[in-house]
Amino acid sequence: MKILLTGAGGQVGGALRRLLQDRANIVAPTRETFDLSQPASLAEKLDSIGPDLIINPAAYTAVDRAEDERETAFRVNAESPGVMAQWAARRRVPLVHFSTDYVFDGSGERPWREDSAPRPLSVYGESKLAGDLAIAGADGPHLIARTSWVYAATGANFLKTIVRLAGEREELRIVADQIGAPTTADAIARAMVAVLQPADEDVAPMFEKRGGVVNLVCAGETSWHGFASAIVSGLKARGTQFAVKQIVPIASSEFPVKAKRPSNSRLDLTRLREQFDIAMPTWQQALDRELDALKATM
Ligand SMILES: NC(=O)C1=CN([C@@H]2O[C@H](COP(=O)(O)OP(=O)(O)OC[C@H]3O[C@@H](n4cnc5c(N)ncnc54)[C@H](OP(=O)(O)O)[C@@H]3O)[C@@H](O)[C@H]2O)C=CC1
Ligand SMILES: Cc1cn([C@H]2C[C@H](O)[C@@H](COP(=O)(O)OP(=O)(O)O[C@H]3O[C@@H](C)C(=O)[C@@H](O)[C@H]3O)O2)c(=O)[nH]c1=O
Ligand SMILES: [Mg+2]
Repeated sequence: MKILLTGAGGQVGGALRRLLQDRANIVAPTRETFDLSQPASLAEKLDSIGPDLIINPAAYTAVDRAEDERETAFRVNAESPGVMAQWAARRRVPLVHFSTDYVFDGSGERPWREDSAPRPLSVYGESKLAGDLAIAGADGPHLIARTSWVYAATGANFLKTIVRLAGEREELRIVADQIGAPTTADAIARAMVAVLQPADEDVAPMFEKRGGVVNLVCAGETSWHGFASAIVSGLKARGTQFAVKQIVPIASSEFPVKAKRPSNSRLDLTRLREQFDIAMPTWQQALDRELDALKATM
């Protein structure tokens, strides 16, 4: 089976590549040879690669920058996934894609379900929602894993930012009024492999039967403040020395940024459990594993 894996230099793509490389023929082009900011170039490239399965974790993920780069964000996150989905649907090639909690407005406190009404607050969220809709509209066999707050021991992410800041500053000020589930790229990749495994060659019929959107996040919930606190205490327990003395919980209004983030990013895991029989680790369990991996590189 030949799998086209985009974004293999990113967090989720990298984790998927590590888990899949011994089980399948993985074609993992860089953005130089498969550029999602050039949607018109992709169909021809797909013809020459000829994948049996497409996994597309590549995305424009710079949330604040997207406010100023709307066109690029939409080309990468919406138009190109649409082109890939059209190509795939015509050939009944299954497509795996990734969505985000940022498609929601964050109102209320109930976890969002797959069929909850989206209302993005940011350009990034709008562009990701447009991608989800373009893929659904192509009507081929597809699965869109909706995740949140993704991080890994390598890559650009909140974990790495906090480790750097905690080394430099005595006080961190972190928003405590946005609630969600920090999720490791590794936990996402493991769950996705488990989704794909039982069907093996028969992914298309499986996605036709139970595809669409599925929430895929670590279990439990916390705030960014809770996550930052757990990162610092987890590394201290592993012997890391930091400059930081205080981690102060603040309101989002005290941390001005370009893009508005949702207050309620909780995603309901019922469908993943009931239809795919997958139990996710808690965010604390996943963080422990990731801190062990990070510590090994420090
Ligand atoms: N990060 C997060 O917190 C969350 C992410 N998601 C979604 O999960 C998926 C995976 O995210 P994650 O792994 O964190 O993303 P990363 O930002 O870690 O990686 C994104 C990847 O996309 C590639 N890419 C970006 N632009 C282009 C382009 N124009 N052409 C080709 N490739 C490109 C990057 O290439 P290069 O290596 O060259 O930069 C990189 O490999 C995405 O769909 C994202 O929207 C959902 C919720 C949370
Ligand atoms: C660095 C820092 C951040 N923050 C806040 C800002 C923001 O509300 C929150 C997280 O900051 P970040 O910029 O890392 O997070 P952000 O880039 O918004 O993360 C999002 O990325 C996209 C791709 C997604 O799809 C989302 O699920 C989510 O993971 O923490 C502080 O309060 N204090 C700080 O010192
Ligand atoms: Mg970010």
